[in-house]
Amino acid sequence: MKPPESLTEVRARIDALDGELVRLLADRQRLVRAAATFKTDEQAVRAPDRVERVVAAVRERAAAAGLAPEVAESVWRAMIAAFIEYELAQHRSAADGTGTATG
Ligand SMILES: C=C(O[C@@H]1C=C(C(=O)O)C=C[C@H]1O)C(=O)O
Repeated sequence: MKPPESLTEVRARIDALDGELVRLLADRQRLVRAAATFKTDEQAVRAPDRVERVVAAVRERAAAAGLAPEVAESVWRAMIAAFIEYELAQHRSAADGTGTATG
């Protein structure tokens, strides 16, 4: 990565990366939503074993890519917690037939 020459440039580059992250997270959210359709109860939605496997894999990838594993773990745990809430809302909405959950 070419070293930035000012704080303004640092922030412009962070903003550009955030734009890419938002697009990737939108794709991830669509897949999380699809996952919910294959599940029948809240325990399946939460899938704690899968969460631990995802976090372990991300820590390894982070270390290889130069991202601090503890930063990666915190980010992924927060992100997954938010997606679980999103998925639970989809799931409840499908179960009660209201179809009111959005996104
Ligand atoms: C998407 C799933 O549902 C939930 C969300 C996960 C995620 O955001 O990575 C992982 C496990 C589940 O808590 C899944 O079961 O794979």
